[in-house]
Amino acid sequence: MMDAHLVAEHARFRLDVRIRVAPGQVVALLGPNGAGKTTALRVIAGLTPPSGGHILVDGAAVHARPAEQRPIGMVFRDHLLFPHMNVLDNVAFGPWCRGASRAEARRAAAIWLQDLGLGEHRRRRPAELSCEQAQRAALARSLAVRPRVLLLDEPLDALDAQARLTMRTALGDHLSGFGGAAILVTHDPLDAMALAERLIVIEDGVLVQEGTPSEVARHPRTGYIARFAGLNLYRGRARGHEVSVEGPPAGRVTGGPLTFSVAENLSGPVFLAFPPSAVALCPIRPEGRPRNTWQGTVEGLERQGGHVRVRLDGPITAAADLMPAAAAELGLSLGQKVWASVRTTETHAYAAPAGGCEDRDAPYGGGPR
Ligand SMILES: Nc1ncnc2c1ncn2[C@@H]1O[C@H](COP(=O)(O)OP(=O)(O)OP(=O)(O)O)[C@@H](O)[C@H]1O
Repeated sequence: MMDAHLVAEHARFRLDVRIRVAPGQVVALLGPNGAGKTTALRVIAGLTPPSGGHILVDGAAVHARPAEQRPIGMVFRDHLLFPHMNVLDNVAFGPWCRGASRAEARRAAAIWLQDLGLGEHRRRRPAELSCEQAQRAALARSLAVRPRVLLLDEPLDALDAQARLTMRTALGDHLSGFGGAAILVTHDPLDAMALAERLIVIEDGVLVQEGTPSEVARHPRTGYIARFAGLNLYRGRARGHEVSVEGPPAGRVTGGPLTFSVAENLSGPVFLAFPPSAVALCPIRPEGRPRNTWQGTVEGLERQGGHVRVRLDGPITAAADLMPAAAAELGLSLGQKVWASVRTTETHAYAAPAGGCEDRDAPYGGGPR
């Protein structure tokens, strides 16, 4: 069990978050660039001095110990293996530093390398490995010290798509057999959803949301989380089955508040979310639909997998996903005006806390980019 209150300061940045991770649990630590994720991991690992708080691992305070005496393993995006040592000695180094004899440390290292499919490569230098093999070796090195907490900072980021897929599976297998607490920093929703049972989201150094991946994806509380979950998200005010959505920040043309019909019966401040696949586009105003309809301007067009992601500006910003044939039929181009609409059954409204994240976020979440 890791129970940490992480407080650290750099120039104008302050991190202040509580993180608890149960033994055997994998938590994904998410947040936009500069949110403080790496700083949080570095404080836990003992690489950045905290300015307060505590770190308890299985009930023992470890925050005053130097990095090498903490029961913590780390895997970084760039594996950081010792270039002058072969792979076996890289992995044996940790156990040896912690008191094992050289022979014992090498025996343990050989078992970890075998386990991670690197048995045949143990005499190679890191420079002779592929990126994926190097990352496997880094994972073996961090597991070889039998840590109680494993920190993974974007471990799949340096890999190409195929290597990422196989490494994600290997990582999943090892994490499910790892009895300690694991924290994974990632910018990839797929990695987070595939590997973590719980998500912790930080923005500007503070925790903004935590929960299971499905809870967080269903009820995102900030624009960043909505984009991460692939949703359009807005703040609004509900009266029964109607939500009036606030426009974008002042200084831009709005055209008045938009009203959406929703299935839920709510009152007061709410979030309204819908996926880009639920947004239909049309060159003329759809008839008989006074609600859930608005006119926007195409400000981005991008092929994503099997669909075209259209970014719309207007009274609200939104993303729409169209099949390529539908996009071609509309003859979409940048700057073009189109009508957008969403079916009531595809919207999802839920209560928003007053204050809190609201002040931290733009007046609206906006659509996925
Ligand atoms: N050594 C440092 N000295 C001064 N400022 C720092 C230092 N390290 C990080 N920062 C600042 O602290 C803030 C948090 O940085 P951090 O790297 O922890 O964010 P992050 O969430 O990991 O971002 P990313 O996703 O881009 O890696 C940023 O504003 C960053 O510029």
